Amino acid sequence: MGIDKKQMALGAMMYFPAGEHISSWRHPESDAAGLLDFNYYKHIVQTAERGKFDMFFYADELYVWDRFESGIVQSNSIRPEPFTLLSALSVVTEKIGLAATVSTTYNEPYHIARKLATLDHLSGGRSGWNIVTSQTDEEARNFGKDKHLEHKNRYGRAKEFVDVTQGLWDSWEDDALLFDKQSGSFADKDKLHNLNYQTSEFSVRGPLNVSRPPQGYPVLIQAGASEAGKELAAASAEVVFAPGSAFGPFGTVEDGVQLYEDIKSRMTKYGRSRDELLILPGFMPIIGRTEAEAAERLAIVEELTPEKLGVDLLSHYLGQDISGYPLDEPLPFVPQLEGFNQSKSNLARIIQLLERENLTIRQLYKRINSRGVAGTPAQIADQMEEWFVSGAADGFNIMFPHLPGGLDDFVDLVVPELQRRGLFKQDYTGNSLRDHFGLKRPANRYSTVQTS
Ligand SMILES: Cc1cc2nc3c(=O)[nH]c(=O)nc-3n(C[C@H](O)[C@H](O)[C@H](O)COP(=O)(O)O)c2cc1C
Repeated sequence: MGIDKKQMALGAMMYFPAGEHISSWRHPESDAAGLLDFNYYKHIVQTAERGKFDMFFYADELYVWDRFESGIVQSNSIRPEPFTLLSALSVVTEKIGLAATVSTTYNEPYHIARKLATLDHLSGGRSGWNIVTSQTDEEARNFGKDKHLEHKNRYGRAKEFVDVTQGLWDSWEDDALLFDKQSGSFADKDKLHNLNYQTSEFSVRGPLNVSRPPQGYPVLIQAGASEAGKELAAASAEVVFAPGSAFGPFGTVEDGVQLYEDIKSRMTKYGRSRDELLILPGFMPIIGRTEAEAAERLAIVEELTPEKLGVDLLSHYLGQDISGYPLDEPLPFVPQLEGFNQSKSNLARIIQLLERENLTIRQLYKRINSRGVAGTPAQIADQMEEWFVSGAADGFNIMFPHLPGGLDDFVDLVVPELQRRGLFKQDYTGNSLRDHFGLKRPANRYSTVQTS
């Protein structure tokens, strides 16, 4: 059930429940009061399925953003718990993949292996896991720590976390369960395995008390573009959310090709081939039926964020309060990646932007906040096509300036245009998320040993 390589993969992303933009909830068409109403999410995921999206992706963070003092509590302060939400959504959908972010820093592998395996069973093989290491000290303080784990340590833990989880998913060989009422044999004991994982980071005996997920392993996703993040992606991930349009209308195609090649070329040393990993840059289209309407819609989105919040957002990404500096002058310091312990990918993008353009603080926060690409459906499709055929993307993780309307527009206006060009499928051809992405089902490590 391979994907047609001429067709792109598409994920529908919900970073904040109201949309990608920090102020999405203020958009005239957003349903801000719906954020804790199941029907809100049901409408969104069913719309994505109507548009034949391969996957609905729900991001997650483990804190309320209150470090800076704009005094404005944003809608990102409210986010339902991912497993509960995706399990409920699996009941009202049939085909679309259901993926969420789960932190490897503030969880234990046994819990997560079990929850993801359960979601994979309940959804008929449609689950995916965005492996993140989390980003801030605020998160650490919700889990008995004062400071966020050091960058290299959290990626070391992430790698081991994935190894342990995969080991637990292999606990039961695929044909281990017998359900033989006659003989009283529930399972073949020889096909049930303890993991006995023991390092200074984790001590996990196993086996897992959920049988092997229908997909073998849920689809593994990674989104950090730091050096350590790229290594983790090359070693373990099957989908990478590349920070395509983070901080600037989509970056350049050359940036995209460079990152694509960088990540794929690292795979060889882990014994993996390039087609075992899909790279999906983030892309936030702001769609109008005409160019004028698209420009108007972009202006609405740009106006949603008050100045103080915009500056706070920049402080957040820089990891320090810059509210005291004059807005119409450049930053009085050069941000440094060395020793920075939040998201290195985000900071690297800011540094790159400042090297290319001499932006004032005001211009910089506006650029960070307004990363949508405005256009007609044909113009949006043109950009996606260019990235896709240039080798910068295997597809896209589509972000929406506001929900649910931004998704409705994409499904009604852009999807038909992509289909007309033969760039996107007319319908699902398989049932699991692996089928949709053309990814192989991994063999169970124990079965492989026995059959080889
Ligand atoms: C499309 C996309 C989605 C992301 N989703 C999340 C998320 O849900 N939760 C999170 O903590 N970080 C998320 N991130 C951030 C990264 O996964 C990563 O944790 C962060 O960039 C820090 O890692 P780094 O220092 O390796 O860049 C996302 C990044 C991208 C580009």
